[in-house]
Amino acid sequence: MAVDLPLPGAMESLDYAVPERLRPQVRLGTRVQVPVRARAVQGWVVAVHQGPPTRPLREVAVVLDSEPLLGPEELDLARWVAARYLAPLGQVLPLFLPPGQRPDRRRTVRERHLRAYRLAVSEEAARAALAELVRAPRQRQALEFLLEQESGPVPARELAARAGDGAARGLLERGLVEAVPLSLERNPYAGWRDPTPPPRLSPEQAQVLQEASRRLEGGGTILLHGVTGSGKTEVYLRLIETVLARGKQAILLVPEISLTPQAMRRFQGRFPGRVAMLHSGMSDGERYDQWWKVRRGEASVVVGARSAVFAPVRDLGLVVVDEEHASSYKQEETPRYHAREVAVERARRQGALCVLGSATPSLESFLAAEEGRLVRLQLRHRVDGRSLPRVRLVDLRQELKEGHQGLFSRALEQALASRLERDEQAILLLNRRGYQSFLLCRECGAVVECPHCQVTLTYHKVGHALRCHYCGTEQPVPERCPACGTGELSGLGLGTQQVEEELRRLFPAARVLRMDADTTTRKGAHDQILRRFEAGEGDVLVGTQMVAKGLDYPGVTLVGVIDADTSLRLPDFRGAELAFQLVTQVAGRSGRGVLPGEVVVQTYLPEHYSLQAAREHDYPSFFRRELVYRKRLGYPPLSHLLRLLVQAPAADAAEDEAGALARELKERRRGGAPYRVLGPAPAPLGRLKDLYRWHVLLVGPLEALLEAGRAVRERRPGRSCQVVEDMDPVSLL
Ligand SMILES: Nc1ncnc2c1ncn2[C@@H]1O[C@H](COP(=O)(O)OP(=O)(O)OP(=O)(O)O)[C@@H](O)[C@H]1O
Ligand SMILES: [Zn+2]
Ligand SMILES: [Zn+2]
Repeated sequence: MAVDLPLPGAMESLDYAVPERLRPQVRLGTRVQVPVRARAVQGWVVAVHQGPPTRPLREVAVVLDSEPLLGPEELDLARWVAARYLAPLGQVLPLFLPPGQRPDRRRTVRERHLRAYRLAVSEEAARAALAELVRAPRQRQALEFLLEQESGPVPARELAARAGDGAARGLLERGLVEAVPLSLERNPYAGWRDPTPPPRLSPEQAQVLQEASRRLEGGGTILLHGVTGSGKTEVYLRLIETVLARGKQAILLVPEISLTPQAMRRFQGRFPGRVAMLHSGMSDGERYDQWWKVRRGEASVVVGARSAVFAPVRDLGLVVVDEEHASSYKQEETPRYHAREVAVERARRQGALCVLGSATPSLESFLAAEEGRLVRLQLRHRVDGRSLPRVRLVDLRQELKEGHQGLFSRALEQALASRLERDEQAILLLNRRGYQSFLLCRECGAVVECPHCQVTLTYHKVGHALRCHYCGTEQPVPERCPACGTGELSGLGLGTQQVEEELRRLFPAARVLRMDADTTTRKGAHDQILRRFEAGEGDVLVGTQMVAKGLDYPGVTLVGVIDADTSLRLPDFRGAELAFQLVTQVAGRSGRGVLPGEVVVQTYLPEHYSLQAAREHDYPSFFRRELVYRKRLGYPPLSHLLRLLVQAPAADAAEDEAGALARELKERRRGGAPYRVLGPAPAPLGRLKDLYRWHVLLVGPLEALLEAGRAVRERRPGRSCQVVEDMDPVSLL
């Protein structure tokens, strides 16, 4: 039995005896209440053994479900997730349940029901009965109305409004109608349709579709590598159609931020009434209704963010992971699963096809394709013969040298001016990750790096020092840039607000829309800004990473990247990958209509291979360069990485604990375990929510890391310390 409480020793399942009277009700997947020490706790039945217990056991107190919500397949996948991500099973199981049913809470969400009536007899019998109702005109009226409603039950309220309160009761007594509960679906997108008919496939799309369809029977994994605007989504939609035609169901995962109103209209329009949506922008009640719609088999397509990979689909034929490289597929709290990996595993177990789609595949997926572990299909061209936008890298060092210190380079300013003149739209992206935490040479653009880890050193105001957040190396801030020997080092930091102000100063007539964490706090604000932009109510959209993905606005002919190198300076070995993805994806928003697009990328590092490759739209060359670097340091995707994050309310407690942990792990390594230990080091976010954070990183093969992780779990951490295990983290902050 799995119990969802972080009790020491309760990480795995606990055993209980089943009293005689509960025996028929205790089944796999039902929830029960059991005593744990002095408390009553909820848990799931994950295994049932026959025969008398071999040792004295406490008894199950109450069985909470009449029907198990989890089947054996779900339990098996949950076990896999728990093992792969070092999470307690009790915290994995809730992922498979509708929201509001977490075991530690009472059922907080309920289905909403209306009382409703429908015919209890055949249509013919009902018509015949009409004749008998001459003396009961109200009842006759009500019955006629019900006969008109071929689609089913009518809410009692509506019937009463038409035929008076007593009519339904009369019909009920005659046995002509029956009362049914009508579940009210809370679906915020119910009325949304995109009426545009499906386009004719391009020859490339048709070929990819054919290849993929052929694999629907046998299952397996496909990487669909298609440039931006190549019509990947259309391929997914056609594949889903095929799956539905065969009586099976499909799941389509999209990153949270690309669940735009535009995308949702497109899906609802293609499969009217058959789509269930699941994402975090919906209320618990809305998600609850959508979950049950899937579970009852009323929806055969699930579109959702990360957690939709666990949707209660019975006969899975296809799982699509769109923008499979997106880091939002990784959950950043326990259980720290990666939805792309779960999708591949779930499809494998259910014999379904899994399609991973992206213009900028993760190194993990691309390597798997290179090694033949999955099938790669390609879309090399944009639809309708449109060309990829021309990308220009503007060297900000040169701009500075020539006396231009503004936010916008001359090239960007001119490009903006010409768009405004021609009434075309522009998007400006400001990447704020890693904001102001590094020091940059204003002359050569270099950033100070750790000599051991090849990651950017982070600047700490306190102590005016530079620190490596992987290995812990610390050094004073140099007087001059160590790379060129002359440049001054300074922190660089900007906000979207400043970009907006600068735009207004340079182009007072321009209509500017801004989208960032500040302007999108209200529910629906994100959609609203995009809709206004789509409707042409803005000339320039200024935003953070939020504007980089998935948007499809034909009016946009210019994309400007204010600071392409922010990711390159992150204290993260994935920095170059992030920079390549960001520039390629945001560039992909330009020139999607009939007018050709242009992209201006401002950078201090124009010679960096990730930016060079993005300019040439050349993923393979980026991949080859990046892999060499990953190989040299043994980083993923060539190995795995386990992060052990130690948190404690006192700084020295966290540091000491991380030290002890690293020592033990190094000791194990001497005993033959094949991994490297990096650290201990303070985490880049050294203090969060009043907790001090240190981490130790292990790099090596998956099995060895899992074994080390399990050993860490057995270990009793120091007083008031907590150790969080994160397998293959996407962020090391
Ligand atoms: N065969 C086609 N003929 C004409 N238009 C098409 C065709 N297929 C797709 N489109 C349209 O082209 C646009 C881009 O398609 P889509 O959004 O599927 O591209 P994508 O590959 O997912 O792009 P991205 O990776 O940039 O999000 C959409 O507006 C879509 O409706
Ligand atoms: Zn320099
Ligand atoms: Zn280091």
